[in-house]
Amino acid sequence: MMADALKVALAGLGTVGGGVIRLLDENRDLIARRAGRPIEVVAVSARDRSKDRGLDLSQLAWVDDTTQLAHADADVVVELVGGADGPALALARATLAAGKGFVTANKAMLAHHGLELGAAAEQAGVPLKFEAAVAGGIPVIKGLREGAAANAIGRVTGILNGTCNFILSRMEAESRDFADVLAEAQALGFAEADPSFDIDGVDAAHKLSILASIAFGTRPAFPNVQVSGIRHVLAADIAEAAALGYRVRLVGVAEAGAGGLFQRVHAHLVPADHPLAHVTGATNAVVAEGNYVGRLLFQGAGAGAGPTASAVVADLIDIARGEFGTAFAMPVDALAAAEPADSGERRGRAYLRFAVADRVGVLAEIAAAMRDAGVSIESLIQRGANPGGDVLVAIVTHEGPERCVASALERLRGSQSLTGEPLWMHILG
Ligand SMILES: NC(=O)c1ccc[n+]([C@@H]2O[C@H](COP(=O)([O-])OP(=O)(O)OC[C@H]3O[C@@H](n4cnc5c(N)ncnc54)[C@H](O)[C@@H]3O)[C@@H](O)[C@H]2O)c1
Ligand SMILES: N[C@@H](CCO)C(=O)O
Ligand code: NA
Repeated sequence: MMADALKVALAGLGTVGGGVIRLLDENRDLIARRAGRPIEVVAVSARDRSKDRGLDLSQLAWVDDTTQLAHADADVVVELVGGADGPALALARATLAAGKGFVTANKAMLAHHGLELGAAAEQAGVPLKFEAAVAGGIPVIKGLREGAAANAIGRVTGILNGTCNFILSRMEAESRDFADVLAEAQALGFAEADPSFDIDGVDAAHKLSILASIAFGTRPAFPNVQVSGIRHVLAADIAEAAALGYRVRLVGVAEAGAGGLFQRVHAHLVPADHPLAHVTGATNAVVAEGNYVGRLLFQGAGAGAGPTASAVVADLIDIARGEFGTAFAMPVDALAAAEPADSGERRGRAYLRFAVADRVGVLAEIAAAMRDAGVSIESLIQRGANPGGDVLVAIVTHEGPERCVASALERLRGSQSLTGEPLWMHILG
């Protein structure tokens, strides 16, 4: 005879919440067999009760005050509302305090409050699970936390934001500029409630800080992630990168070293033969380098109703089976406090793009700034006047310390020759 159902209270009935209800309904029998017992949503909460979502909620208890879901007659609460604080955090705290398990896709909340919530879950002896929060449907938390648990991880790199990757791929395929493609990406339901979180790299940084904690056994340290996004990438940059044998991708990099933990989200030039170069559309991918397993590549849908629901329900199945451990792959007390590594001493190659006035001496001025800062130029391309009347100069540097590139850009700050902010993209090594 099958055991009693795992009873679930669900907050948020948007893209992901609706997907969870549909998945649990469609795959009900298979899930019950795999989990050893049925998984049933018994209560829900969202902002607007009367909204038609195409879901049959008639058998479910409706709770107006989302925080009160913590006290519904359920074993586990699933939070799919979003937001680092507000009702999501209040619900997380109330649920764990009530001694119930908590499943969430909310990377913003975990990046800011994951340690507190992890400690609360441990104290209560209940699960806190968040596979959907990082790289959507890809089982990368499970992969690193369980499959790669024996390894010291040296570096994790990943495409962690579907919206940005969709935009960059479209810009690449259709030679369109950023602003043209943005609205299309937003219409697909991947974008965060505040889309600047996607475009400016914040969402990817939330995810990277969670991933780094799992990979390196360190406390999540979102404030230590260096973050920039894709707002200033032009179709022309993508074309120059392609001519040089690279694709432009928003990449998160976390690396453990003697100087501490380095974490960055930044638009990178990725060599065309690197696995991340082949990731297009809203797909995500993570490359992790373990000292025994070698290079692991996780790839799949990083966003969207179906894939994200798949990850949420996988967490519920683990809970139904009684298979759950600590939230961050080790007890919160065992997580180390990683100092942020100084990026100035990191060595690498850079792509620098300048919009300049079309007049005598401009190239010499840029070259002099590079020379004086100790930056060695590998190649330089100048393209004729664009429709705005200025000229684009793209430079690829030889490998060198990042502080030299920063110093070169500082020397050019305020120059009358530049008609816009320079763009600096790192070249993934
Ligand atoms: N959409 C994706 O592809 C995706 C992928 C991974 C993770 N996530 C995360 O999943 C969560 C939900 O995302 P989504 O895309 O489904 O969002 P959504 O905007 O489609 O849905 C949010 C739901 O929460 C409800 N809600 C909003 N504010 C509320 C409040 N103050 N009180 C009660 N209910 C409230 C809304 O009514 C809605 O039902 C977010 O944390 C998001 O970052 C989304
Ligand atoms: N806004 C996120 C959703 C998935 O976390 C993205 O575009 O990747
Ligand atoms: Na995932």
